[in-house]
Amino acid sequence: MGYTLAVLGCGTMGIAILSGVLTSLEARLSQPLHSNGNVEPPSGISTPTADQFLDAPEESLPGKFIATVGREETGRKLKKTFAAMGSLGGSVEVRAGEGNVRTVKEADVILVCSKPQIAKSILLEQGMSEALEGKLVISICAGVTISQLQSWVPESTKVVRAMPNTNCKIQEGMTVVTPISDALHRTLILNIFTSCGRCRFLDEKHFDACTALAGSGPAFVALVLEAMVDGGVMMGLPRVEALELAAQTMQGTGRMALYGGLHPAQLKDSVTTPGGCTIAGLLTLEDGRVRSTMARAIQVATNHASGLGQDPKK
Ligand SMILES: NC(=O)C1=CN([C@@H]2O[C@H](COP(=O)(O)OP(=O)(O)OC[C@H]3O[C@@H](n4cnc5c(N)ncnc54)[C@H](OP(=O)(O)O)[C@@H]3O)[C@@H](O)[C@H]2O)C=CC1
Ligand SMILES: O=C(O)[C@@H]1CCC=N1
Repeated sequence: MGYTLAVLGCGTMGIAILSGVLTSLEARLSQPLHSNGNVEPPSGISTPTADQFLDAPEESLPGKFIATVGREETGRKLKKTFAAMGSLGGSVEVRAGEGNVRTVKEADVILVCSKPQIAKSILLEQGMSEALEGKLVISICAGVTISQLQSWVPESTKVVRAMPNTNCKIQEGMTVVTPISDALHRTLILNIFTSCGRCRFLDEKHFDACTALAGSGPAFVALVLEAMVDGGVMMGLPRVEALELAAQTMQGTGRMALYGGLHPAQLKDSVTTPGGCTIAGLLTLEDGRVRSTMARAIQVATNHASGLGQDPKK
């Protein structure tokens, strides 16, 4: 039996992270055990991220889950969501309304997944300070700084920021976490977020850019995906097939950049036959300033992220 993981404000992101963790735990449970007590990684998995989770000792993994939400109605829906995830999902305890302090008392690691502007009121709830003594708090709230978080919790509470994305739901997430020196906490954090996909540590000064690029990124990519599908539909492709073609092309290109060791410019050039149709399409994209528009979107979103969770009067 591992430690207790609490998710305060379990909405879209809380569900995505817990889905990743629960799916990895299910997979681990169904693996044959090594004689040293570790599970055997399935063949074909070569990323250190997946190995990290599969080989983790029991005590560095969550064994009990509690999720809190604001409204009773949300709580009822959330229970159904977890129940549909199988036996481990069904074991997640859902609390609505006044459950935050009681939940933190019972937990070892606390994920703060509420909206940025709610985080302060949750962490300053009556009795919360005592409940948080000596615990690890991981905040995924965009724009809420470590120094803000530290000012809301007792000194003995360890605080880190994480910036995951919605793709955690299918274990294809990208999460950035602020550095932490404590080896055990580092392992616990890696186990949570590698179960959801890739995870890396980066200094807090990069967090607004990470929020824009990886946190908001799925929305930007989805916009391009939708536009490509519409183009296919315009040219007579059925929508379902157009979506499959565009999504797989996007996924494959991303994997070529991640695993094929190719620079995006090399990927582009290798597709582009002189005088062919690709260069015709590319020039149209350049006329539409798609590249600078996309880069500027990251710039604007980064600047906007820095203001989230901050007092508007300042
Ligand atoms: N969405 C994304 O793609 C990403 C979001 N983030 C960050 O993650 C955080 C959550 O975003 P997201 O999941 O989209 O938000 P959601 O609105 O989906 O989830 C927030 C949850 O908090 C609950 N809540 C509200 N008040 C309380 C309370 N007092 N106590 C306990 N729970 C409460 C809400 O319940 P109810 O509805 O009943 O009030 C809701 O379930 C944000 O800080 C955001 O910056 C980070 C990376 C990506
Ligand atoms: O839009 C937002 O503010 C959040 C943070 C990153 C993704 N969604």
